[in-house]
Amino acid sequence: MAQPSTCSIGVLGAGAWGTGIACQIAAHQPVVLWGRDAELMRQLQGTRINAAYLPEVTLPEALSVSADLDATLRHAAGPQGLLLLAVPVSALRSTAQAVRIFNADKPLGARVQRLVWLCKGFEQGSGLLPHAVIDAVFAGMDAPPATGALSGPSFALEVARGLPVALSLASADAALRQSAVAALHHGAMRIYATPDVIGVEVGGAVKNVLAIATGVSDGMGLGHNARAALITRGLAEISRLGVALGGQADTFMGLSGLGDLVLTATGDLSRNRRVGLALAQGQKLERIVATLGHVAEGVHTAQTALQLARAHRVSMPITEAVSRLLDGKLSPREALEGLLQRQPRGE
Ligand SMILES: NC(=O)C1=CN([C@@H]2O[C@H](COP(=O)(O)OP(=O)(O)OC[C@H]3O[C@@H](n4cnc5c(N)ncnc54)[C@H](O)[C@@H]3O)[C@@H](O)[C@H]2O)C=CC1
Ligand SMILES: O=C(CO)COP(=O)(O)O
Repeated sequence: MAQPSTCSIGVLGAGAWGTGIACQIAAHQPVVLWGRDAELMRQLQGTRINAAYLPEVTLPEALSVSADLDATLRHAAGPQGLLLLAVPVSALRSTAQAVRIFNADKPLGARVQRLVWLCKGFEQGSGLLPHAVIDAVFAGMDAPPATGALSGPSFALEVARGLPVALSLASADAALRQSAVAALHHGAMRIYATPDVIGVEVGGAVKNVLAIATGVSDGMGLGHNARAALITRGLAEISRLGVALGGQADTFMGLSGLGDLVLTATGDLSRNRRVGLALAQGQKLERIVATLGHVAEGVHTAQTALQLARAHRVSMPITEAVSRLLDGKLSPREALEGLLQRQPRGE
């Protein structure tokens, strides 16, 4: 059982998720939320409301906000520090590089020593999972930070409001698992640890693609049966790809797999699900993405997941249908017909 411990936490990325989790953590740990937009952070400091990304919530008094990256990294540095990267996958590499630069000229005790990312997806272009991006950034550095991924079913708004949530903290490093859980597990936020980083990351990445699929299905009025079928067969796709990439089969039945898939595929707070709902109404993807105001990682993940599936000879028909729909090669109806016309097979 993890013991509560005081930890100086920095959160990089003041979007919905960075803001939401920082609100929750502020109830028990000193936390600084950093955002790159100085004007937005000034407004946030004044109004205590993140109007652009989480307007429903008033920030707790205890939460500090900052546009000063160096000061935030100093807050999260040292043996009692923990840095959370709450930026989208597309910004993970550059954000981690900033941490590497910060660490480079410092004695060990003044460096960021523990780093955990919250993003879900594959890096576009390289196709890398987040842990591999982080490994690449810190490659060749003496004493790189201990690292891990935090994932699981967690809509930012509910977490910000202090509602119950359970998450997976994945790290190959047992000490990081123990200390990060001790720092974050508190009140209504339960953190479960696992060494299976790949499994946790693949579950978090691919469930977004399947949330788009269920959004399309529900938007077309196909019913609860269709949604249950997509979730169940989608979980089979996640598991097949995840195992092929080195994840453990059990992980996909846990919080970061089944848990996050069910949440995102059924909950209307999901941006990915909302993309699917809008596609079913015939809206154009560019317009949907432009008006969403937030990242919907599944839009970027579908094609990479499909490429990886092909490279590993893994069957992912739902992911393929979503990818072709997003590419404009299929209409929602054609995507559905393609899935329904598949030959019968063993479950
Ligand atoms: N919103 C949610 O409920 C949850 C989101 N996530 C994941 O967390 C990640 C972030 O999601 P959200 O915060 O919801 O996205 P968002 O779209 O609400 O906010 C993204 C934030 O990242 C910042 N950002 C973008 N590029 C940046 C860069 N190069 N440097 C610094 N900051 C940059 C933006 O300014 C913005 O503040 C995504 O991978 C998402 O899948 C995970 C769990 C829950
Ligand atoms: O990952 C999430 C919940 O766990 C958030 O999902 P969306 O990005 O679809 O909103």
